Amino acid sequence: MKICGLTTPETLRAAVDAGADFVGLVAYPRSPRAVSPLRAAALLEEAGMARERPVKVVVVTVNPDDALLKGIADWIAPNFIQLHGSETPERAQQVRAITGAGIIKCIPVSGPADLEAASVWSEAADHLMFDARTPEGSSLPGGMGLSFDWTMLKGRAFARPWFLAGGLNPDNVAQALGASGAPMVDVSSGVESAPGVKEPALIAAFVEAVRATSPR
Ligand SMILES: O=C(O)c1ccccc1N[C@@H]1O[C@H](COP(=O)(O)O)[C@@H](O)[C@H]1O
Repeated sequence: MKICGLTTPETLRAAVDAGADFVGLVAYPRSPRAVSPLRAAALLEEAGMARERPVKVVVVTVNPDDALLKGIADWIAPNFIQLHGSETPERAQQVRAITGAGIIKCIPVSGPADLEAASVWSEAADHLMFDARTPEGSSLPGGMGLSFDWTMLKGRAFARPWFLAGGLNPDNVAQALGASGAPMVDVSSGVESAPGVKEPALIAAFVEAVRATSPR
């Protein structure tokens, strides 16, 4: 599971200690969870993760330019770049070459037809993420606590391992896992007390709820 949008060393550590597999840092200036590459590097250091990383570090971007990607590579050296904009597979290959990181590609979903977009990503992405499409004109393409009909994913096969995202929280993640058959889940606003303010107790409750649902 992935806990996304961490902005303090305490909550980064809380995610690791709870047993998250991936932690996400948001490099999108319009987000209330945004951290610069320099701040992200300091966060990892403050959380004792500068050298040894017990989890995979993901940097969330939205149509990133080359300068931002170089900053991310130099300062953070993440395991994955999450592409949460309108990037093409060709651009994703460039992102991989510039950063040396793996690629998580987000597919925005409002109906079953949106799932077809996954088919072009079998080469360029390592993982897919299905997140609720945010309304036209929204300030953010993700991180808004919006969900979609999870049942449309049930029984579907995709060329890459995938995350379910969008509106998940400790109270609904068990139902979401059952309804979608998701192999991995991602959460941001569902473990916050206010936009950008993560709560260690909610992070722990989310991880526990996933663990209690998943086969060991
Ligand atoms: O979290 C953000 O601020 C964000 C900004 C820009 C692109 C993506 C963002 N978040 C991603 O969206 C998912 C779902 O969020 P939520 O759980 O519905 O709040 C989140 O996990 C991030 O991967």
